[in-house]
Amino acid sequence: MTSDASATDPLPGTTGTAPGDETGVPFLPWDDDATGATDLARELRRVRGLVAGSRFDDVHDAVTTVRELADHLEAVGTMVRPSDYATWGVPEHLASNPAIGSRNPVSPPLEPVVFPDATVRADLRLGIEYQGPPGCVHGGIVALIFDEMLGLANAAAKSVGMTADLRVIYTSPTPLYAPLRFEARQDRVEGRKIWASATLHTGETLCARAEALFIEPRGISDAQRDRPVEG
Ligand SMILES: CC(C)(COP(=O)(O)OP(=O)(O)OC[C@H]1O[C@@H](n2cnc3c(N)ncnc32)[C@H](O)[C@@H]1OP(=O)(O)O)[C@@H](O)C(=O)NCCC(=O)NCCSC(=O)Cc1ccccc1
Repeated sequence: MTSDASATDPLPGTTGTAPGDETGVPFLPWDDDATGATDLARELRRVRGLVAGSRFDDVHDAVTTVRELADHLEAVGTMVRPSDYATWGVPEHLASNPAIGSRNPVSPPLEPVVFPDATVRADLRLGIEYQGPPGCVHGGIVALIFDEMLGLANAAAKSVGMTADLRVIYTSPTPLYAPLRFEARQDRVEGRKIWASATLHTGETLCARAEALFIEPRGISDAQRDRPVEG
């Protein structure tokens, strides 16, 4: 079978440089975990792209294989309970996140880097499994990535916030498979209110921008603020 080579291109430099040639530092570790679950998620991402973006004559054999895989995982795994996520900073909390989770096959290939001024950047390409209008990225996916990037910008600035108001202004279609650059930064903080903004470019073209208000949850401690959680 053939595939669009651009869909499998390696991601463009995820440790790129900001204007001024500062080098970004990876925001989150994407190391393989000892259990293999991160590798499993990576393969499932491939499967997701192939199923969404290919034509097949007959894949009933694959249905059987995947059903057996699901049965196997159900048998050997222990489900994480919602009560295990009662506090911020549980490792699986981030790993299962649909916007950035290393163990969530739904998550886009988001590998953000942070710059000394606490700007957060992610360079990525999105394949057909993220398609909305023909040839374009779904607007909801753009909003999802903005929400996550804004949260990371807050974390880079040592804030924790829940999204209260997220505005996305779409200025130009976001093309599939093209190099995309998300950049987010925290703008200001007043008490528990946190404002942050972000942009999405392909090349020199601004595809969308976001402006958001986050509210720090009641009872957040300095220790929780100081650790780079995802929100
Ligand atoms: C917590 C809060 C946002 C605020 O409630 P409380 O704590 O009771 O605070 P309170 O109502 O007292 O307001 C304080 C001040 O703020 C103001 N203000 C408030 N809202 C607005 C507004 N919309 N617009 C404008 N202003 C607003 C309000 O007027 C007041 O101002 P004042 O002091 O009088 O001048 C609550 O509404 C909520 O839970 N919403 C659902 C949030 C949610 O589910 N988000 C999605 C999930 S998060 C996600 O997915 C990202 C993520 C991923 C991973 C990890 C992390 C993050």
